[in-house]
Amino acid sequence: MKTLQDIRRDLHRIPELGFEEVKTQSYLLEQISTLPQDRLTITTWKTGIVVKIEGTEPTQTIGWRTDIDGLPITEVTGLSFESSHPGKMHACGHDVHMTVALGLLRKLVENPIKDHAVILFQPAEESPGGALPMREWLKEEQQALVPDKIFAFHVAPEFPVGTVATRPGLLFANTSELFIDVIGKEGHAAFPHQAKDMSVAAATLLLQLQTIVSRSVNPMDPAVLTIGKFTSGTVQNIISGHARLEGTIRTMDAGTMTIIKEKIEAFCRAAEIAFECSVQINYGSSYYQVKNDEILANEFLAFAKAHPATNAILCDAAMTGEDFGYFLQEIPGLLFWAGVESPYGLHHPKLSPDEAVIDYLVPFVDSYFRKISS
Ligand SMILES: CC(=O)N[C@@H](CCC[C@H](N)C(=O)O)C(=O)O
Repeated sequence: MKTLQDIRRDLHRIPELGFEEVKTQSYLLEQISTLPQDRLTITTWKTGIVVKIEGTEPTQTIGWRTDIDGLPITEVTGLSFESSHPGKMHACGHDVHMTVALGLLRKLVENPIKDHAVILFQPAEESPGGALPMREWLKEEQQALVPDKIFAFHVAPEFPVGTVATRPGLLFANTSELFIDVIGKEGHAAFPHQAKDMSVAAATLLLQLQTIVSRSVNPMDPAVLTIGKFTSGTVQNIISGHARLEGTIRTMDAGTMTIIKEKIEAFCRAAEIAFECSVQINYGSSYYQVKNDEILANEFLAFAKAHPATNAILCDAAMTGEDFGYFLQEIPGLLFWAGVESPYGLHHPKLSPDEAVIDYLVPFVDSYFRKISS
């Protein structure tokens, strides 16, 4: 049987984007097949997997969810096991998340708990979002696999291994992707009056969008609008006829998302008039906020405080998004951060989580499952 470190490294080599996790799914299935199968039910959904471990005296089903997708980032860690998929990287720690889930599965198979457990290997957390359709599929077609409580963690580069952090209630923001195409008229660089320059239109629009949070949102209400990508034109001496802005909107209050979208639309209509162009907005996918169950989160923090070699922190909410929020919308549970100390943050091409988190977290989660299993 492979070590968990080897598994993490194998998974790190094969990052795949949302709903394309074909190699990842077959690697996970292979690992799951090496375990004794008598208590297991294995079900696949798209590129995801759900494994049920039958409990010894069940009164409920306890769920653990891991995401399985990577990001469209070129890795520059220089690690011996770096990504073998050009332009793709596990830069959000999902390779570590999957390995901890497999480690927990091994523990639950070796020594079953009283309750049933389900481990959800969920595709497409980064985009376009696998949690909502997976939740709906479970409800409609796999009632026996729907957990009564559900838990997940996310790697946290800012904390050392042994730190776990969470909070009761709101933990992560509501999100919406944002894609804006600005379409004008290409032309010769020397004749700007005959063209409709979309570099200038989109640059102006980008700066105007950056006034929305500061001027239209209550300063006591956290919100973020980030444009992460700006593309325009074809070559240095041709006026660009097409520019594209790609970004994301984050709000703690769902109503604030509506205010921001209305202002985006107003600025886009204004750009159409001022720059004589057409502006098309596409909001891509949106995620529901991550709201932890108050009682479970307090109990979890008390459990963590008493756990050996653990620094339990009551942390602040963050403007991160996580489609795990869709599970928590209907099932009580929580998400927590687990330290993986790295000088580089999430989504950075040099992110290299400390693998020691795996050997720390697997027994930690296993003993938490035993504690909450009736
Ligand atoms: C934990 C984390 O980093 N999650 C992502 C989720 C992205 C959601 C969506 N693609 C968006 O960009 O709005 C994050 O960026 O927070």
